[in-house]
Amino acid sequence: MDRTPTPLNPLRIGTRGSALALAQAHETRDRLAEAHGLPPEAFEIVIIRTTGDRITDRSLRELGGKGLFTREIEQALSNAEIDIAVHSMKDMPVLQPEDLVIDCILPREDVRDAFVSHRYASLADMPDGAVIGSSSLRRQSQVAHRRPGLRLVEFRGNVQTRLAKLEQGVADATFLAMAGLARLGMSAVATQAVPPSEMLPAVAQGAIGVERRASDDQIAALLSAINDPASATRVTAERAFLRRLDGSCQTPIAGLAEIAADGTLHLRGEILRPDGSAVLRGERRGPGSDAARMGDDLAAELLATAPAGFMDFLS
Ligand SMILES: NCc1[nH]cc(CCC(=O)O)c1CC(=O)O
Repeated sequence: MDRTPTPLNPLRIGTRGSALALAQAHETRDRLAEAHGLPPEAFEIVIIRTTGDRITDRSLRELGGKGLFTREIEQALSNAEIDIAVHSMKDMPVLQPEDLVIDCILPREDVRDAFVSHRYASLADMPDGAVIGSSSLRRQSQVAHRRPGLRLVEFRGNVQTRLAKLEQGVADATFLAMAGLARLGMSAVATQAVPPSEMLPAVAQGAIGVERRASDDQIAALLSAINDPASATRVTAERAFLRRLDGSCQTPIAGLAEIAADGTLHLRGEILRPDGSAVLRGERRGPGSDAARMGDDLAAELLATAPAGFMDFLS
């Protein structure tokens, strides 16, 4: 069966319904339309509500389990209710259903975290006792490590909700991904783009992945036209690091791979104690073809040097 998308037989793109998720789905659609000379009507955006979207009154940690924002979308993909699914790779569990693959990564956005505050210019500028709002265990641990005197409060919700809480004075500052702000046309909201040397981003932050059924060769061919190999290599190294640590986007783990001018892949990784009392850091350099092994090796090295009990938060 020919699966060239047409207005009468559109390619169904599954996504969450948040403004950011929709922006990512639209970007994917526009890149596919451009790459294959198709009209936008040859694509249909299908919004899928996930457990994480439904339950907003409890912290993500409390809800537990991985894939809170992806499970229902992957089920729809497995059941052929949609043809592809668009995800923030940061939110993707490291283990995937066997019948699905992600072998299409779009050109990566800004990987940095944004410091957002109406009162202070940066984390360093905040006086002891000031309040940071964040629901990310990674950001909480990194803040506690750098600035043990600050207070931390839970801050869940999408970008708009979190900015509203900041307006209401629930906290003096918060962190958001620069990538999310950029995709919403809201980069100006960032008070400071924090250099990765000060706050190493989450694994795969700023990367969009497009998932498909493993058996779907025609869709694989369509997607290969919009895959960005450099971004894919970087995400491969970072996710291999996370996979060996059995981490998720709700663990105090950070990782960033970059490609130097000479083509060398440079991977940095970091594991924190959830209370910020200690941090393990390491790095690896090598050819992009070794991306997965580099991530795995770096994780193994950090695990081997971790003091007894350091990784207890994983169990
Ligand atoms: N965990 C939620 C989430 N997943 C992806 C992004 C932003 C976009 C990205 O990092 O690709 C965000 C929001 C945030 O961290 O501020």
